[in-house]
Amino acid sequence: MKIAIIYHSGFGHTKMVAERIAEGARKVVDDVILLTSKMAIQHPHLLIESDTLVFGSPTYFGNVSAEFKLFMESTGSAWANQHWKDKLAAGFTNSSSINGDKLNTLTNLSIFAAQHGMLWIPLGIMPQYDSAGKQLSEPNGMASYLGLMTLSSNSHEEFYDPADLHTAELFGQRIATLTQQLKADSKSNTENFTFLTAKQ
Ligand SMILES: Cc1cc2nc3c(=O)[nH]c(=O)nc-3n(C[C@H](O)[C@H](O)[C@H](O)COP(=O)(O)O)c2cc1C
Repeated sequence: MKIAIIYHSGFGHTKMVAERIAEGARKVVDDVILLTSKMAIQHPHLLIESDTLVFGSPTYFGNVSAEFKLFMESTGSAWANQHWKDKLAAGFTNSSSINGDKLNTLTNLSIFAAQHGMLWIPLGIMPQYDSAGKQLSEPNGMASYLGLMTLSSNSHEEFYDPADLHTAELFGQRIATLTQQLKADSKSNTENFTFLTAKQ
């Protein structure tokens, strides 16, 4: 079972998020690899070998960064051959404005996964509220649903709310748990099919 996290990070923040997602995923699955988008272009077989691909880009001008887009557009052959079909996919983005049009980046990542025939894992972590109805900062303080959003400083290597990194870890754990479940289900489906065909 293998999970690949592919990211670009101009100033290091998205990389920190990628590392925390990996930390969470490794609680469930041993083989979790981190690849910059440049490395992913150079080693496409690592993506074909993986069961789950997690895509991460900073939000630059309301979209994925140019460097991440370069990776996306390098995957024409994987798309034409449907190499990633029915793999699991998930996405995350970091930026320095509370909103900053992060949703558009996640939307683009999910469309990218859909064009590859992949199955998209949404964040799946409910935002929490205190007894007065005020939203708490953890988990999912950004109240995102399609994927993980984090909020970092623009210039310093820090997050306005370090709890975002805990949410990243939870997301990694969820992605790995679902990867494990899907693999177990496909194994038992294959076994059932073999049993049925053997009986005929
Ligand atoms: C070219 C450029 C465009 C940016 N556009 C946005 C934006 O649309 N929304 C936003 O919230 N932040 C924007 N930012 C700020 C970045 O999201 C922020 O610097 C973030 O920390 C980048 O993550 P990274 O350290 O992984 O590169 C932009 C930064 C750059 C360099």
